[in-house]
Amino acid sequence: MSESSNRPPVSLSPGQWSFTRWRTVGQLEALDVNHPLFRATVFLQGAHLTHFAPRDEADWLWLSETARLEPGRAIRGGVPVCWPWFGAPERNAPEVKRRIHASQAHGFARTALWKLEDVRESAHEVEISLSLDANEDFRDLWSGHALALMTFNFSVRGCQIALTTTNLSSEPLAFSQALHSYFPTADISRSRVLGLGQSNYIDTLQEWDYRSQDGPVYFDGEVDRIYESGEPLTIVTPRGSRKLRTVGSDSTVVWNPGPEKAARLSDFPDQAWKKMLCVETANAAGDYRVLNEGQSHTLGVLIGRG
Ligand SMILES: O=P(O)(O)OC[C@H]1O[C@H](O)[C@H](O)[C@@H](O)[C@@H]1O
Repeated sequence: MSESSNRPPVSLSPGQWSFTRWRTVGQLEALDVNHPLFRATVFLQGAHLTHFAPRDEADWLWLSETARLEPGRAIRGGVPVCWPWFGAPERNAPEVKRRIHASQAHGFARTALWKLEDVRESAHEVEISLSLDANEDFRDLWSGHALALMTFNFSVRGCQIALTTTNLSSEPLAFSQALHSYFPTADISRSRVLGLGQSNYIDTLQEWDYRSQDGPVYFDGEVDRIYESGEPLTIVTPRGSRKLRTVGSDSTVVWNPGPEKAARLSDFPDQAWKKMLCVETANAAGDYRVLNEGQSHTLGVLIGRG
């Protein structure tokens, strides 16, 4: 299914990487990082991280066994980039919604081809950055002109992801977004998210009613919530725990499809809802952002050991 190659992008001279290689996986181009301390895979389509693990550890991210690696198709698992809108267009604030001319959820960045900007390697870290110029080419889907710059920093301590949006137009730009991270668990019924106990949330399964969280978030059937919090979190599963620290975020989406929605989801085995959960670092619902001409905003998450 895959073949190894070492094809440098035009902007970078050959042979300068020690740990990073081009690879074709399915029908897509990816960068495979094989560092003595950790490994990772980033696809050019969607600037999509599908694997990260310190050496000799199981993957820190969940990827569907039936994910399809095809041009124009969102990869089920890893960290899809939802940008420049999160969720269904009609569920966004009027300023965000009025720019959207498509019916698809989660924007177009996750299926667009990003440009590799840089790969930097050291004995301790690898940093990969990619950009997407959301210009006239996307006018059938969205009105605006913005630059998205995605930077991944991998080390033995964990994985840092930062998405910087710059408004390249002269009009104010309103947008929503999420780093839609999928995490593995051995058993969803024995998994929980700590750190949201003081927050209010929108329960999208209860007519978008506001609720308040009391204690840890447990999973008992479908969960689909937008928490009004960007506070540090801990995900506890029978496989271990992870800590999430965010920047530029005051909203967190917690999602598990449960059995019925799992059966309807694309590229998702019927039983897979028992083995994953999404905790998404977001600017969603009322936490959408507005940038004036030339302004930037960075949304980021550091996924570390629990
Ligand atoms: O199937 P997708 O478009 O990838 O969306 C997957 C999920 O993403 C988010 O977590 C939303 O809150 C869910 O409502 C949605 O089902």
